[in-house]
Amino acid sequence: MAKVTVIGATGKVGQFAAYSVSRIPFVTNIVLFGREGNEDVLEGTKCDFIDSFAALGRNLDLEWSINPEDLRDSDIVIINSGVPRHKGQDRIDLAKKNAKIVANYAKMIAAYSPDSIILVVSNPVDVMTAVALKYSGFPPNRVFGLGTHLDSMRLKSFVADHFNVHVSEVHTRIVGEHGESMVPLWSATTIGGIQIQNLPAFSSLPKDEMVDRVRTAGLHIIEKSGATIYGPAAAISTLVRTVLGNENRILSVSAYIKSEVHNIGDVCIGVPARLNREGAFPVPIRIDESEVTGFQQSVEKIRNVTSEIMADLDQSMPL
Ligand SMILES: NC(=O)c1ccc[n+]([C@@H]2O[C@H](COP(=O)([O-])OP(=O)(O)OC[C@H]3O[C@@H](n4cnc5c(N)ncnc54)[C@H](O)[C@@H]3O)[C@@H](O)[C@H]2O)c1
Ligand SMILES: O=C(O)C[C@H](O)C(=O)O
Repeated sequence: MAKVTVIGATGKVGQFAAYSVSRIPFVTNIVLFGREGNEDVLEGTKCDFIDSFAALGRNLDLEWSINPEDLRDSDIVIINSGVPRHKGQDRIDLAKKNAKIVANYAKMIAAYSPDSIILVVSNPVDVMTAVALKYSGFPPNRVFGLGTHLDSMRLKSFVADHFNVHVSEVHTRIVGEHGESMVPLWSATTIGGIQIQNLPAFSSLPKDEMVDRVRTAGLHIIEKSGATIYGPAAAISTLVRTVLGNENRILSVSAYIKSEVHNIGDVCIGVPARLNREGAFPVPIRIDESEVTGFQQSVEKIRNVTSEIMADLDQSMPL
């Protein structure tokens, strides 16, 4: 039995994320949450989902709402609300506007569903995770963001394709910002259980090109089809399943770190974390020297943007 509330369920990502989550067998309640004015879209989405449940033989308690009371007793609340970027924009360009939206929802979640876990999707997700953490007042394990999980999946797929192996044979990880300064961890990449650096083909791997494809993947999709939808939604439902299933899988999410990566901390950023019913727990790691340098730079960037945004929020939305 588990209840998931999807805030921003009228958006492209929110809608398909809600649908993907509805396929998780032990999710028994879903609330499609939206803002006033969007009632018709929420009602239409609900009816469409119900048709699909009938076709699939799925039994689920599905509601839509614009009333914060309906958040109560959620196990997970997913925040998908906020403006997406368009051609020529960086995710960071969305920070100021989306921070207010995320801060408001974080306060609402704390007031109406104080024991839930918050999963942040809105971009720039590392900064928005810090905003949700502060404005919910929840402990750090109960607030995390989609982070570099999607980037890691993108890299996994490119590496599998290059080596012509099944995607499940590749384990890899990207840490740092879900954005320009992301850092691939080749030191933590294996193919068929073998360290990628120990494979002769590693020396001729077009690493920079591959990482560049990951870095630009979101914008490439946005330029071609308008929005990234299916990749994020599948990544979101993996995180939800991992948490609700108490699976203790280690996935790369945006989480608050104290000192887990080479004593670098006090920031929300993409790191490997163990996910279970209690939330996300960053795993202490040691990585290669060049990776530490990249991670440190990514942390500095996110730390600076986060403090600028917090200062702005302090003026407009004091706690
Ligand atoms: N972290 C990731 O990997 C990832 C992946 C995809 C999208 N995103 C982000 O998710 C967000 C949503 O993307 P989308 O493509 O679904 O966008 P969309 O425009 O389709 O949907 C936006 C949603 O936010 C809501 N919203 C907009 N302004 C609002 C406001 N002022 N107050 C309350 N709600 C508001 C809308 O009602 C809608 O539900 C964006 O910030 C996008 O960048 C993040
Ligand atoms: O690229 C974007 O703006 C959307 C999202 O962060 C993604 O990586 O798909």
